Amino acid sequence: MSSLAALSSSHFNGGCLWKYQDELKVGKLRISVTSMASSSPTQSLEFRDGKANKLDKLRIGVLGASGYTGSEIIRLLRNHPHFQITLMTADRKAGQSIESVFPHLVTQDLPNLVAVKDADFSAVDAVFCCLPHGTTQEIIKSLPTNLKIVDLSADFRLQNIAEYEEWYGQPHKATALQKEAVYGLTEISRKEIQSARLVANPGCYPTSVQLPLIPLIKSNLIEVRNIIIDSKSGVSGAGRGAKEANLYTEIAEGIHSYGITRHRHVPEIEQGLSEAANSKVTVSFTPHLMPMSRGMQSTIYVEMAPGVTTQDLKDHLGNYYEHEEFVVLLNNKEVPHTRHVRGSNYCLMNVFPDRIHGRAIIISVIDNLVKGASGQALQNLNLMMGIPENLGLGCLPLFP
Ligand SMILES: NC(=O)C1=CN([C@@H]2O[C@H](COP(=O)(O)OP(=O)(O)OC[C@H]3O[C@@H](n4cnc5c(N)ncnc54)[C@H](OP(=O)(O)O)[C@@H]3O)[C@@H](O)[C@H]2O)C=CC1
Ligand SMILES: CC(=O)N[C@@H](CCC(=O)OP(=O)(O)O)C(=O)O
Repeated sequence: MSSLAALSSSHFNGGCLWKYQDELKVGKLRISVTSMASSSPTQSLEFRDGKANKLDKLRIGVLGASGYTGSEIIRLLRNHPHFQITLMTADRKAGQSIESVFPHLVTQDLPNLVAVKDADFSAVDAVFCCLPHGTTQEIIKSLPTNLKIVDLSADFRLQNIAEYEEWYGQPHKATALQKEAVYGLTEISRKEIQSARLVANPGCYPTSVQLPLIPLIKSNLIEVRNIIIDSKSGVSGAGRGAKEANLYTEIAEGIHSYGITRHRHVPEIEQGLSEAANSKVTVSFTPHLMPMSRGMQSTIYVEMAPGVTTQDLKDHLGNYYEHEEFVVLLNNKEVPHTRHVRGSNYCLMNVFPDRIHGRAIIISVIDNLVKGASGQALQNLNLMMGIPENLGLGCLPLFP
């Protein structure tokens, strides 16, 4: 049996960000946790009894590996020192090799795609569930209860079942599991995520909106009335399935709004903001589809509490996220661009004074497939496993 141990502090290159748990048993692996990890944890860990080998790694299943978020998990896990993919599922593409589905992954030594019904879950310790909402509940319900699960779909995000049924238009089929699920907005709910078995990974729009707003609402720096959110997403947000509305000819050379007043992310955003405010918060939220493959921006118009300035909002967000690796408040009047987070797990944000006295404009950007989905999911599984939260997430944005 192997254990993980932190190397000496000489390997640390700056502040210690991550605290290990004391000891963790996962499947066959016992992780003995002795110290803190630095901001370069991939270099600060080694197996105490020798080199890491395949059997020493945690065995990961990717359900929905033939989709966009599934392939993004595969890309990120390529650089993860302690997770190894041993199971990948698909639906229509079951039976195929990964390179036939995703030619960009031809260099990777990965198992073939199998149907969920044929999957051997005895050979996995944890799964990323990258399936459409609705199908996910029943599949997760049927999984062995010893598995750690990060669900990227919306099926376990809403605590109120009636609200789920209203916005998703179908009965919830795993209500007991819903009670167990922890909402995985990492920087806000880290403590709860660490001890969770099932994490409901947040939606991409809700991630970009809640990261700036929750700290401001918690500290009563903004009014909870009249919050207006204008969000824009790249087309990969709609998944890989073929849809007429997502054809090049329908998307290119223009933008359009959709889901006006009725987008499924409204209740999710309101749930998080209401919890922060300790009272019911409602928002105006309009998403837009942009002619780009990935990226997401939320432009949020807020009214500040009496006497509060935009500098106060900036100072608060700066302090709140000071020790966070993946959430960055930009300096001065620097404008967050989606092109500056492409392929990375960063959320960049900044606050600007509105021309109208007492109002501020907050802009946050993420890559919908990374911080908005698979990157945050990996951050969460790292936490659930008691290993440094940033493992596998070191890739810088791809620019230009
Ligand atoms: N795309 C994004 O930016 C984000 C997505 N999400 C959520 O993550 C989940 C996955 O999204 P995404 O990767 O974009 O979706 P895709 O449509 O790209 O992929 C869906 C995957 O699920 C499989 N699948 C579809 N139907 C079934 C079924 N009935 N049983 C078993 N497997 C099935 C597909 O297999 P096959 O291809 O073989 O048919 C495919 O592997 C969704 O719930 C989505 O809402 C969350 C945040 C952001
Ligand atoms: C561009 C686009 O279509 N985006 C998707 C949202 C992304 C997503 O997958 O959200 P869930 O995880 O909550 O399903 C949409 O608007 O439905």
